[in-house]
Amino acid sequence: MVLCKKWVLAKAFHGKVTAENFRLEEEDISDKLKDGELIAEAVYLTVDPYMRVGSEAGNVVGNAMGGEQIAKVIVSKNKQYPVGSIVRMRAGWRTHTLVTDAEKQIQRSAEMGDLPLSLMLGAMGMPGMTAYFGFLKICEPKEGETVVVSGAAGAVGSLVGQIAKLKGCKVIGFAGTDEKCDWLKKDLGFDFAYNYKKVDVDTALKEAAPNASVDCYFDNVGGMFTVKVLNHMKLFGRVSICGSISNYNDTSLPTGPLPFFNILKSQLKIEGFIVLRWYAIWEEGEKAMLQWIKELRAGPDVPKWKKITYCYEIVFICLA
Ligand SMILES: NC(=O)C1=CN([C@@H]2O[C@H](COP(=O)(O)OP(=O)(O)OC[C@H]3O[C@@H](n4cnc5c(N)ncnc54)[C@H](OP(=O)(O)O)[C@@H]3O)[C@@H](O)[C@H]2O)C=CC1
Ligand SMILES: CCCCCC(=O)/C=C/[C@H]1[C@H](O)CC(=O)[C@@H]1CCCCCCC(=O)O
Repeated sequence: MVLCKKWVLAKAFHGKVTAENFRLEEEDISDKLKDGELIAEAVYLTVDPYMRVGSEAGNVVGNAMGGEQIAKVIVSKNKQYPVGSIVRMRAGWRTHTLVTDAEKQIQRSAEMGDLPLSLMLGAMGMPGMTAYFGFLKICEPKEGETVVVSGAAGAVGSLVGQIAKLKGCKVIGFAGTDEKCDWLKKDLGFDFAYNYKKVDVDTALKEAAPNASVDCYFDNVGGMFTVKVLNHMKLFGRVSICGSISNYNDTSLPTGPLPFFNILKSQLKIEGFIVLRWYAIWEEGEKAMLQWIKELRAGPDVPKWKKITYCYEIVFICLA
């Protein structure tokens, strides 16, 4: 037997998430495997904002919380994945997983070489692909353009800002602490970074993008913040709606000023997306991301603003 600890959704989310929403359970997994089966032990697993949404994101009361994890094979009757292999799968918040259908349960992942494995859940995983495809395919940034990123110090936003710099854009980020803003400017090369808890977005954008000169807005937060950013968009601006984190804890749908006239007048293109839309071409994003990470590793000769920081590792918890 292998003992698996798993975090189960005990109570549906309503308002702020508390410890009462979760329950730690134990489960015995038989290690008497059939041919083709294996058991993998979690190394890293993710806690992502979308999980808060609950059942629409696949989290059902009574089941283990879902999500991706990186795991090491500890028992195997599968020649393709011998003991010691590292796999990425959507196994959720559990320490051990019995894989009965490896082809279905194990996700393809890029060759990581000696890079930190946690990157498979960060820059080289779902958040990285969200930044790459959600920004480049929807905003189609051009050199010299002005890009605004909300949730800029998060897993997705911090990568979007760096990609925008690589494309030769002026980048303005918004984050929730002065420390995060310093990191965005000093380490990641953002041109401007504002603490949205201290500085009003209108005041910030009048300074950093005067006369409504924002070409692209990558939105992670939604709500009134986003309605205000729309007032600063240039004619034919592009807006990528990635997340709406300011509303995930709301118990009713938000109401507020309707921005449609402004969208019409500035002829904006606004598009929401779920990154899985591009799953079939993730290899393109992984290749680009890997190249940028290698350039970062190339050392100090590469200008700072041309690097993708790979030190940022998505928040993970270890149940073991
Ligand atoms: N469309 C898609 O396919 C995908 C969408 N997403 C979305 O992208 C967004 C970012 O995800 P990710 O980078 O992984 O998240 P992270 O957990 O890394 O960062 C989220 C950050 O959002 C900020 N935040 C929280 N509440 C608010 C608020 N009320 N107003 C403004 N900022 C807030 C916090 O930073 P701070 O201190 O700055 O407030 C927090 O650290 C989320 O909305 C997520 O749902 C993610 C992946 C795929
Ligand atoms: C429904 C809220 C989505 C919030 C945005 C977000 O964070 C999306 C994250 C996706 C991530 O790429 C991997 C996923 O599985 C997340 C999507 C989960 C919900 C999709 C629901 C779409 C539907 O109802 O058809």
